[in-house]
Amino acid sequence: MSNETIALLSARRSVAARQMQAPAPSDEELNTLLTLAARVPDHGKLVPWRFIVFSGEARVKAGEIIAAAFAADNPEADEKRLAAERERLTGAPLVVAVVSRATPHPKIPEWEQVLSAGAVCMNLVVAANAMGFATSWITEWYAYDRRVLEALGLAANERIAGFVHIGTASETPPDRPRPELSAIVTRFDEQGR
Ligand SMILES: Cc1cc2nc3c(=O)[nH]c(=O)nc-3n(C[C@H](O)[C@H](O)[C@H](O)COP(=O)(O)O)c2cc1C
Repeated sequence: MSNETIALLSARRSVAARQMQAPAPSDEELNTLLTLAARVPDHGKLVPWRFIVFSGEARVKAGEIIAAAFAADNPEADEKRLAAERERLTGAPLVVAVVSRATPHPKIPEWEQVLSAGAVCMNLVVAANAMGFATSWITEWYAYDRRVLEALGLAANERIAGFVHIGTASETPPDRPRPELSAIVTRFDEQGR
């Protein structure tokens, strides 16, 4: 691994969508990003994931779908709250939904297919940061709402692995605490313990 890659992985952190602005990746850059994101380990070569790209006014349309589901469940919600729901995908200039389409398979556990979708998300995040963009990998309640998912075009067996928000950082937040290795690492020893 090159020092540049180590430096990128050492410094990368999420930037909230509200801290992003234009420009988004160009169409050509987006093609590169999605090509790289799809370049992940995939047991059985099942390609158990796909992408949905949200840009421009389509982000507004998606926000209307999200707000409609929210309003149906929260009839008391005021206009300010509904506006916040409508703006769910408009903070960043580009949002890529990584859709997991894991299904039961005779040889490949579903768990491994889901993990592969997580790898897609992280590859997308790392590649976008390598291009100089900021990212935020989030889900939020609407990633689990079947009405919203259906309206966004997901089939019944499909789930959101992440909405990856991509843009240019208008501010860079400080890093967050990272786990101490001593809290998460043990060594299996030769006595089998
Ligand atoms: C699958 C997944 C879903 C997430 N969903 C949310 C979310 O809904 N809301 C949120 O505030 N953060 C969510 N996060 C966490 C954000 O990505 C968070 O900003 C991140 O942990 C920051 O770490 P980083 O700086 O290393 O990127 C999610 C993370 C993952 C991996």
